[in-house]
Amino acid sequence: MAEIATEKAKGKVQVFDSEEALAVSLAKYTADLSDKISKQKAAFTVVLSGGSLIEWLRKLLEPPYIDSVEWSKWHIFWVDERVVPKDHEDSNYKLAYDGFLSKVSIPAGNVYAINDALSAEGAADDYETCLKHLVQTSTIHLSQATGFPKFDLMLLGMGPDGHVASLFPGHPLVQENKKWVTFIKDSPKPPPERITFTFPVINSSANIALVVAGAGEAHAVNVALGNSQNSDLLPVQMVSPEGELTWFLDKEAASEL
Ligand SMILES: O=C1O[C@H](COP(=O)(O)O)[C@@H](O)[C@H](O)[C@H]1O
Repeated sequence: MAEIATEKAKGKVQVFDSEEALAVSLAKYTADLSDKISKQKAAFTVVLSGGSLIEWLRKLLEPPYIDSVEWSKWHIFWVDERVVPKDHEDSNYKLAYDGFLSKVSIPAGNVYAINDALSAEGAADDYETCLKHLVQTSTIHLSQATGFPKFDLMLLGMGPDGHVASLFPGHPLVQENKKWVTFIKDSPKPPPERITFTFPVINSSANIALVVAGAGEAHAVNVALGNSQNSDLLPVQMVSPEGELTWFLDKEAASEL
């Protein structure tokens, strides 16, 4: 693993020689954080992405982590979700359930999926209401700096166009600064209807892991971490958490750095 020196705002950047090494390191990072937070608080709040991210969590499903992680403390959220039934192939919930959640002992009541019976707008409002309720019960805490919810860990992927969550380049949603959760009906990546956390929520996180692999992502990685001076920031360049940002890159994604 090579570590690339960057300015502090860009976070800690790690480049792995193999998929195996990246997955092993991500599992250790996540398990260490789970261990630390579980000793301090009743809940470890974890926000998942869809896409390739779930597959990168696979080493958590093996010893020692499958037995040592305090899964009962985990509370699971989605940074974005497609507005489709939960058993639909496009559902980020289904992806996470099939590939991860069904294999660990996180209590079902700690898994906060969207209400798939609602419209995009209704589902976004409903999810924000759910988060506000969890603030009242002290499962989620608010950032003292921003007043937005502060999740312990956000596990983010990135698309080849530099999108994160369902916040796409050039879309007005990237500027949303009041809502916690919003919706999109014209996503350039199918399916078109989705809900998504906004940047103020993403950037109030205590920890963000950005997990990016593949040559198709190399250009956006270079824009984000190289010395480019683009005036229209890609969404990935707007990821700037209150806490720590850690990049997990494979060597193909880092190939233009
Ligand atoms: O549509 C989405 O895409 C991004 C990136 O996915 P990846 O497969 O390129 O890693 C994902 O992070 C997001 O959650 C998802 O809804």
